[in-house]
Amino acid sequence: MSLLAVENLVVRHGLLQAVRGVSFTIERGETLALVGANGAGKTTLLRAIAGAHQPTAGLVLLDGADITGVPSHKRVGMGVALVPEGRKLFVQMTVEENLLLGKTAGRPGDWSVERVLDTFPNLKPRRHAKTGHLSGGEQQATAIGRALMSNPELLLLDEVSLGLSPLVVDRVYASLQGLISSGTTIILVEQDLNRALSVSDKVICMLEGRVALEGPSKGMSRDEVTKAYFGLHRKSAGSVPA
Ligand SMILES: Nc1ncnc2c1ncn2[C@@H]1O[C@H](COP(=O)(O)OP(=O)(O)OP(=O)(O)O)[C@@H](O)[C@H]1O
Repeated sequence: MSLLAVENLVVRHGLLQAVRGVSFTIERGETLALVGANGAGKTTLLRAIAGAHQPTAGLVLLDGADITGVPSHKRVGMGVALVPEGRKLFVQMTVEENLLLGKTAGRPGDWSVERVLDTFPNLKPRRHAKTGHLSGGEQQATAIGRALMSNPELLLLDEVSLGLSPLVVDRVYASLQGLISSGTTIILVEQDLNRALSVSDKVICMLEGRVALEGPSKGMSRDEVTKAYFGLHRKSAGSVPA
């Protein structure tokens, strides 16, 4: 059985349908990359899976159980953790305090402050620093670490590289690679197509709230995804601009 199944999900912001009948599944241990232009609905979809935004129609199934109406804090306890866009840390609290907060609603498991610091060694000397004083990369590591402290089965990462230098992004992804190898199931929103394709098993390209392209990342060409990104994949090859 799939760890997560999303069926015909519709999510609105008022009158605007940001997610328009999206369906997909993800198996245990898989990494799924969600790509698409600004406003395609990636963040809204991720938030609906995390329970932070209630869909107007459709289903979210975790391990076969319908969790569509379950509030976000209860989903954390069921193993679904979101690292939101913009990190949303408590800036007056230290790295350690932010990490410990991640434990409060989570599941019992192996993640501890020490293990997070081992996973993100750049945080070690910053353990007692207020997160408001950290660099972007250290803040991102703290945000991911806080989600890991809930011992998630499914980790949802929204644009973890946003605002970070290429070098720091490499570092964050090197740490994520460890999580991926250890079998954590991950859905990540990533703007960098090359990175999205190289880190994931499966890729979904969204366009105006719908799935424009879905398939295994291996063998998927950057060109194919780029066309879906701009809505050119359904047109003839002759209509694609150079
Ligand atoms: N809080 C909100 N209120 C009203 N409309 C919103 C809100 N958040 C997002 N939207 C709209 O919903 C649509 C989908 O936005 P969403 O943020 O999910 O897209 P995205 O693919 O994640 O884009 P980005 O890469 O810019 O974050 C957009 O048209 C956006 O303007």
